[in-house]
Amino acid sequence: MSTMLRAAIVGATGYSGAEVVRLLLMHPHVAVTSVVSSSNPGALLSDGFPHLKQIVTDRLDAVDADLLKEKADVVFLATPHGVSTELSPKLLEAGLKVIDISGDFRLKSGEVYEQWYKHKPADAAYLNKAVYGMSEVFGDEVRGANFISNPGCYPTATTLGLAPLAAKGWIDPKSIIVDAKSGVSGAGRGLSMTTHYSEINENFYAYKVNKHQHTPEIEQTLARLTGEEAAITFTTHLVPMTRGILATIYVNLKEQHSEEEIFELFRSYYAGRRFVRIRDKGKYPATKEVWGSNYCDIGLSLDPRTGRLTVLSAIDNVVKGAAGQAVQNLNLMMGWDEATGLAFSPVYP
Ligand SMILES: NC(=O)C1=CN([C@@H]2O[C@H](COP(=O)(O)OP(=O)(O)OC[C@H]3O[C@@H](n4cnc5c(N)ncnc54)[C@H](OP(=O)(O)O)[C@@H]3O)[C@@H](O)[C@H]2O)C=CC1
Ligand SMILES: CC(=O)N[C@@H](CCC(=O)OP(=O)(O)O)C(=O)O
Repeated sequence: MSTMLRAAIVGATGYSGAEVVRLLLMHPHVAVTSVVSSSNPGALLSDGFPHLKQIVTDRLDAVDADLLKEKADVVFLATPHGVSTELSPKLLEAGLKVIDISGDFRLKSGEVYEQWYKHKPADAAYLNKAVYGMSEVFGDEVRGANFISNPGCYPTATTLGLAPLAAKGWIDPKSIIVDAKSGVSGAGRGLSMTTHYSEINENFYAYKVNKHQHTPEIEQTLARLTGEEAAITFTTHLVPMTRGILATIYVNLKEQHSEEEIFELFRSYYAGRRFVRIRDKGKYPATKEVWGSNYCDIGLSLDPRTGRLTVLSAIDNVVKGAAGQAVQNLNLMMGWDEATGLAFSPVYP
């Protein structure tokens, strides 16, 4: 136990936080030493999540940077937007490693954050310190970092579907249309009018049209990769299922490339990366095929008639879109194999 890295999870009573706990229970080098709740310290995590009943550290701690400093080496924040803005700097000052699953440190511009999230931005010095943890794209920066801003769920699916093309300069970053669908767990555990059973069952609808907070996050990464400004059309939909995101992405190529060249580009970009699987020609991923896993599955189809490429990218929003990528980033930060504790297959059917 003494050689284990000690992990605390703030927001452990929410979907993403509880999933971090579940994944870390399977991690050979990490011990969960604190689960934290702002509203219910003293209660048991397993009262709200009986599936985690066997965990050793069950009693919820209060949100207290000094206590976390005593109990942990790394802190995962799975909290609503605005919480990490204040808490992460305190934890970093206390010498802890921090992995923030919320959106508070993803955007480098405080102004853009305020515009899309309607919250006061974090201190610019900390925004600059935060390493954006898209593991397969910016893994070199994640290695050895002590402060990670974990990507959003939709940006993970979308960016992994575009990164090889963007890095190579093959796409027009103003031509991109992303049509994405998410399961309801993406909205968190709290009840709301739009997500309760009779509202979403046998229903399907778009939300936050042209206003989704993940738009500037995707554009920021595309701009970094292409060196050009990006402007995407991004539409999110809610689907009556629990987990999963399928992003269907349409993009114009700058020059003509064959479908074979595009497949080869994706395969070489993700060579050696365990969690991105490129489907064979004519095969397209489904959310159930990544369910409960850290995989991102990608399908590709070039339409010779229009010259447009369709990319389909499927993830489990709670795993690769949140907790799984957070653990993958911890592995990279610590210099461990990125798949440590995550090398399990999806649950099917
Ligand atoms: N669900 C998903 O698929 C994804 C979520 N995310 C992000 O992860 C974060 C958590 O989301 P999710 O798990 O869905 O949300 P939930 O609503 O399920 O959980 C959030 C938790 O945060 C805790 N919390 C609320 N206020 C505070 C506070 N002031 N200080 C500390 N903790 C607080 C709550 O627990 P308590 O009252 O016990 O403190 C709550 O259980 C969000 O920022 C979300 O955007 C990112 C990617 C995907
Ligand atoms: C279905 C659903 O409501 N999903 C959430 C995404 C949650 C998430 O990953 O995003 P943040 O961390 O940026 O909040 C949404 O669309 O806002």
